[in-house]
Amino acid sequence: MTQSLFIKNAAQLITMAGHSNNPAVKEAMSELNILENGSVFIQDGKVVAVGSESDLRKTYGSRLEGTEEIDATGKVVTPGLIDPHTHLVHAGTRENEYAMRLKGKTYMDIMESGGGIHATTRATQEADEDQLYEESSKRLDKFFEHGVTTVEAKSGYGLTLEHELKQLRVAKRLNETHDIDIVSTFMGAHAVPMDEKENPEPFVTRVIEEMIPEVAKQELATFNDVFCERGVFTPDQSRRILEAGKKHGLIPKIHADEIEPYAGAELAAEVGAISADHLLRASDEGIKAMAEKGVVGVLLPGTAFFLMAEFARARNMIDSGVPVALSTDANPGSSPTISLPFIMNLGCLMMGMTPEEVLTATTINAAHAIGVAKEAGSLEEGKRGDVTIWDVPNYLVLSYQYGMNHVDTVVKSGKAVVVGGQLQ
Ligand SMILES: N=CN[C@@H](CCC(=O)O)C(=O)O
Ligand SMILES: [Zn+2]
Repeated sequence: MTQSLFIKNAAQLITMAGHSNNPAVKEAMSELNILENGSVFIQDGKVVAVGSESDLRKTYGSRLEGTEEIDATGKVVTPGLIDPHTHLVHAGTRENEYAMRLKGKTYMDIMESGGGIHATTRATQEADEDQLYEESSKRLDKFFEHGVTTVEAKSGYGLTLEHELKQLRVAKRLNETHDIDIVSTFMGAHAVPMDEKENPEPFVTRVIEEMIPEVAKQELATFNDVFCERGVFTPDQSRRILEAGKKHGLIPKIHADEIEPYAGAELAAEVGAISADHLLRASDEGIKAMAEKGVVGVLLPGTAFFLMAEFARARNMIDSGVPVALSTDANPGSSPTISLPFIMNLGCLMMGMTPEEVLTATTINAAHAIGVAKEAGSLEEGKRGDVTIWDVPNYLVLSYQYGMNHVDTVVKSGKAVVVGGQLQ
C-alpha cells in the first residue's frame, strides 16, 4: 500500500530548489526559493510536488484522497537539515578536559599528554559494538529532535584496523536500523597512537596499506578523512593517505587548518577533496584554491566557540566563491553538541553569515559536502521526503532566537518521526 503525506498551509515553505547539481555559491547562497502558504505532497517516501494547496489538489486529485495531512499553519517548513561532519560513534565524554581547558590548558596540550582524541580512543576501543550502538543511537534521536534527517559519521577513535572496522560497522548498523540516514567516513588518520608519536611513519603505512584497502573492500565508507595539523599528520602524510584512499574509491575529505595555518585548504584543492572542514586558520591562497576547485568549506563554529578560538572567515570564503556548509562537528572533545540550529546562530553572530546563507549551509550545501545532493537537501520532485517543520512564523526567527529548540515536526522519508517536539 502506498503511504502518503500532505503538509499544507506553511507560512513559509523553503524549498532550496535549483542547486542539486552544484552547490550554491556567492549570492546564490541567499536563494531560498520560498513559497508562502505552501504545501508539499510526499508519497512512498519521496517528494511528489510542492506548490499551493489548490494547484496540488487540481493536479493530484484522487491521489490525495485518504492522505495523512499535517497542518503547518503559522509555521516554517524546510528540508530536513543535514549535518555533514560528526564523530557520531564513540564512547564516553570528556568533561574533565573541559574543566582543564577552563583553567588554561589548551586542546593540543591535552592531546599531546595522552588525553583528547587518545582518551576517547581508549574508551572506544574498550567498548563493544552494542555499547557503541546504544550510545550513538541516542545521539541520533537527539539529532532528529533538532531537525536533522541526515548525518555524516566518521570513524577515527579506533586507530587499529580492528577498532576502526568496529566503529564503521556500528555506523552501518545504525544506518540500517535507525530512521535517520548516515553517510560514513573512514578516518583512521585522526591521531597518531601515543606509543608511535616519535616515529609515525609505520602508522601512516598501516593506514595506507592495511586499513584503507580493508575498509574499501568491506564497503564500509564513502569518504576518507585525515587530521592535517601540526603535531598530528603533516601535509605530505595527509596527501599520501588521501591519494591512497582515492585508489580504493574513497573520496577525500580533510580536517584542515583548524589550530594553525598548515596549507590544508590548499591540499584539499590539490587532491580534489569533496570538502575541507574547520578552516579556522585557512590562508587566502587556500580559500582561493578551494573556490576554483569547488571544494565545499564545511565550517564548524561550535568548535571555535567551545575551544574559545578564532572563528573561520566565512564571509571572506562566501564572497570568494567557496560553497560553504555548516556542521556541529559533534564529538566529545572539541564540540559536544548535536544542535545544528545553535550552529546556525553562531554562523550568523560569530561568522557574519546571513540567515539565508546559514539555511543554505545546513541543507543543500551540506548535502553537496557529503555527496547526497541528488537525494536530499531540498524539497524537489523525486527527492527524499525529509522535512522539518519549525514552530516559528518566519525563517529569520530560526537564527535570531538562540539556545531554544523550535522543532515542531520532523518527517523522515515521508514518516513523522518527531511530532509536537516529541520523538515518536
Ligand atoms: N580535530 C580533530 N577531530 C575532532 C575532535 C575530536 C576530539 O577531540 O575527540 C574535530 O573535528 O574537532
Ligand atoms: Zn571533526
